[in-house]
Order: sequence, then structure tokens, then C-alpha cells
Amino acid sequence: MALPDKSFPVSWDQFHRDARALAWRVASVSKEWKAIVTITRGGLVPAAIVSRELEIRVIETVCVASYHDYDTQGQINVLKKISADLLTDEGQGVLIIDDLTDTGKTAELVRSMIPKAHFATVYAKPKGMPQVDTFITEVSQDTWIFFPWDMGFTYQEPIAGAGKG
Ligand SMILES: O=P(O)(O)OC[C@H]1O[C@H](OP(=O)(O)OP(=O)(O)O)[C@H](O)[C@@H]1O
Repeated sequence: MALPDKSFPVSWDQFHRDARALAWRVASVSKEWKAIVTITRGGLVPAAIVSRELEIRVIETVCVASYHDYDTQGQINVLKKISADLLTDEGQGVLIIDDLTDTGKTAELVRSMIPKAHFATVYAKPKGMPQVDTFITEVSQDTWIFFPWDMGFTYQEPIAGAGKG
């Protein structure tokens, strides 16, 4: 898979801080969220943090699998839909959580399922921004975000030696 030149590595500490900031932000929108719907898999970690902060105990998943390069979004398959219980009143009072909106295609699809829910992501790229109600940090479209759950400690070549045999 081709990766963009710019990278934005996020540590666990940074992610926790940003997800907590998202909790503060959505708490200012409403004090009475009925439930969280989290988009798997990237939404699971921020949903855990937001649910803890706001004491939301009803947590639902919408499970999607998509195949995409860094700047394009391919086909999205819905593996599990949202429970009918949460679709009454078109999802009014429900909070949707994801880690990132990138092209906005995932958000557009989930919004079509539950149109009155409030859509919140930790990070947002410009193409996806119109699809979300709340986000914390903007990241440029040509940047790849490295989330902490995808990372491991590896040796880093010294900058001076980069590219030498
Ligand atoms: O705005 P979009 O271009 O639709 O992209 C955003 C989606 O991409 C990521 O999920 P990913 O497809 O990497 O799946 P995963 O969370 O299961 O790893 C992220 O968690 C969003 O759900």
C-alpha cells in the first residue's frame, strides 16, 4: 500500500488526551446521550474513553470493513448493522464515535443509517469534515495517522545515516 510522505504518529498518551478532549466537547453539546454507537474497529478505543468520561453505559457497534489506500476509499461492507432499539426517532440523542474521518465515506454511510445522531471523531481530514458534527484535531489530507494500537517499538536509523547502505 502506498503511504503519503507526511506522517502523524500518535502515542497512547496523546490519544487518551485527545479522546478525553472529545468527551469534554460532546458533553457541552448534550448531558443526556442515550447511547454510543461506535464504528469498528477504530472507534472502539475512543468510545471506551468517552463512555467512561460521560458515564454512558449503552454501547453499540456498527461493524464495517473497507478497503482503501491513503487517499481513496474503496468499497465498504457492512458486517453488522445498528440495533433497531437505537433507530427510533432516527437516532436522536445517540452519539456516534470513530477515531477518524478521512474521505468521509464511512461517516456518510453510517449517517444514512441513523441520520439524527451526533457524529464525533477524534481526528478529521478536510474531505471528511462536512460529514462530522464534532472533532478535535484537523489533519491534512496527505498525512497518514499512525494510531498507537498499530505501532510497536522498532529501531530507528539515525537521521544522518538514512539512505546509506
Ligand atoms: O472517512 P473514510 O475514508 O471512510 O475513512 C475513515 C474510516 O477509516 C478507518 O477505518 P478502517 O477502514 O481503517 O478500518 P478499521 O477501523 O477496522 O481499521 C477509520 O476508523 C474510519 O472508520
